[in-house]
Amino acid sequence: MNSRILILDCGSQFTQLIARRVREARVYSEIHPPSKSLEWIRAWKPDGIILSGGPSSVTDADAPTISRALLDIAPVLGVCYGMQLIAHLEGGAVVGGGRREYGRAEVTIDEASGLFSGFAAGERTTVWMSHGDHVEQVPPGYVATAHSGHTLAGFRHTTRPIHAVQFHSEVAHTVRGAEIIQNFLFGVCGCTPDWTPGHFIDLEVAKIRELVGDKQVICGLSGGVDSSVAAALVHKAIGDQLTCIFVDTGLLRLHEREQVERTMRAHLGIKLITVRAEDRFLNGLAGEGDPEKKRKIIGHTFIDVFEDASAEAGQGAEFLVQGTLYPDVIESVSAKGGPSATIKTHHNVGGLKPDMKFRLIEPLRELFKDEVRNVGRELGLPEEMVGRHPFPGPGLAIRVLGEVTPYAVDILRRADAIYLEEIRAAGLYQEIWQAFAVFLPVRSVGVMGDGRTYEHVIALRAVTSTDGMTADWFSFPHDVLGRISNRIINEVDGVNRVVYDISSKPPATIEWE
Ligand SMILES: Nc1ncnc2c1ncn2[C@@H]1O[C@H](COP(=O)(O)OP(=O)(O)OP(=O)(O)O)[C@@H](O)[C@H]1O
Ligand SMILES: O=c1[nH]c(=O)c2[nH+]cn([C@@H]3O[C@H](COP(=O)(O)O)[C@@H](O)[C@H]3O)c2[nH]1
Ligand SMILES: NC(=O)CC[C@H](N)C(=O)O
Ligand SMILES: [Mg+2]
Repeated sequence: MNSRILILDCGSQFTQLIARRVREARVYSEIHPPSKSLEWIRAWKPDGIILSGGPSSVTDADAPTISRALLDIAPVLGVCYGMQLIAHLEGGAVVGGGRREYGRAEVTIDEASGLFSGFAAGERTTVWMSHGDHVEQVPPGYVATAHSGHTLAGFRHTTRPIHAVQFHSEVAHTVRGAEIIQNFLFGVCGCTPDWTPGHFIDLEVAKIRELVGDKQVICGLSGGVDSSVAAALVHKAIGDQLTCIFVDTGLLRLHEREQVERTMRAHLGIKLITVRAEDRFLNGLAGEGDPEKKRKIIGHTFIDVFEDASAEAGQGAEFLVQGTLYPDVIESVSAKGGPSATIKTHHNVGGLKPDMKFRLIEPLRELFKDEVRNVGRELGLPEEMVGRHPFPGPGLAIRVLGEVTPYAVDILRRADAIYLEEIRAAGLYQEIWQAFAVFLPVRSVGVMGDGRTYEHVIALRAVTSTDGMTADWFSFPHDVLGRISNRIINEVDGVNRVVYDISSKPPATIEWE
């Protein structure tokens, strides 16, 4: 069995980055809420446990907490709130106010061993902090391992394998953070670096086989990266018990249905049913302008369509496969039971129908996009599939701001096709994480052929990113932008102005709704 690390999520925005750092070190990990029972945790057999940061103070009434006995199940690493929680449970003193540290900080290493082996005693290193409370006094049996100014920045137990840092070792800005996490994994926990995308595939295949038995399974297949990889994985596990369902929502891009059908049939060799549900989606959305309500309508309609299609095909499928990724989960409701904020309800997570009949299979739920692409490559999927830009399930509906009308979708679809065509022609497609056009529900005045126009505005968005969690706007050569704008205004009736979005994520998001 592979080494495995259990990450207990106390609500930090960075919890997913801890998981990522662990995987990058080739160790398997899962994220779960701190409320998991001791029995469950023991049965999971962690080689180490990491307690994440979080927005609460340990003395808050409803602050996430753990049983003290958890500290003896496996070696523990506490990060930020996780460190404060250990201090609190073990009889140290955690106090609020006074020594807040946000952003860059310099930490001095007191003890060049444990988490800091490979460092020099007295060495200063740059880290990223984000805390208002601090540990005033180490608990009995613990010693300080690092400090920043007068504030404790790390401690460990003198005999038990319990370590903690006040800073965020998982973020890229903490210069030697990955090394600190690796010291925990390999030095403290004795993990073996043996987790690869190949192992991921074998593990998931075994899990899926056991779960499904001889039941029928359907997969929502969009032609996108995530669902194609999920479908290929499940197909590897259960062969023709799997039927894929591709839904034409009426919110797809120009000629997308034909393209997806062609590529899927050519490469996947999986049973594929196409359902045309344009009217169902567009009628369901009619008159609704609120982004969150739109997302929920779309999520529910997807499930209705899957249920009908499965019944019609005589499958009576019990399971639904979706290509859900970690960013879909973290941005939607706190699906892990953690106290993180809802940014937007992804149609495939928070937008699902509460009374749906299917049980979900989401083998990619813990991964980030670039990791999913690697799994896809390992499964032998062609680059034209794994290298595609993401396209959200709600499609053009969340790119027509406000109410979705067939008129707006049609304008957007044509503008978007020109945009992508020019990006490809300029050889920029692979440099960009995601590019798309947005239909703005405003009109502006223009002059065309000496006459006045009063028409719509198209916004262009293109971002670079590695995982979709943070993103920056793409710096286009001006001549390419000029060509795109010119073609859209000339070729798409109803548009007289094109603007380019220069916002990063955060504070903006990639999609406009
Ligand atoms: N048109 C569709 N037909 C069937 N299922 C869909 C459709 N659009 C989305 N889904 C389901 O919703 C999931 C989430 O969509 P999402 O867009 O995040 O992933 P994707 O389309 O598989 O990959 P990508 O992010 O590369 O577009 C998909 O993995 C798929 O299971
Ligand atoms: O399948 C999906 N269903 C959704 O409801 C959804 N909302 C956003 N996205 C995609 O997620 C990534 C991050 O987007 P945001 O920065 O806009 O949150 C980007 O790649 C978005 O395109 C979605 N994908
Ligand atoms: N990022 C964190 O984990 C913060 C923990 C705690 N709420 C503090 O401000 O100190
Ligand atoms: Mg998609």
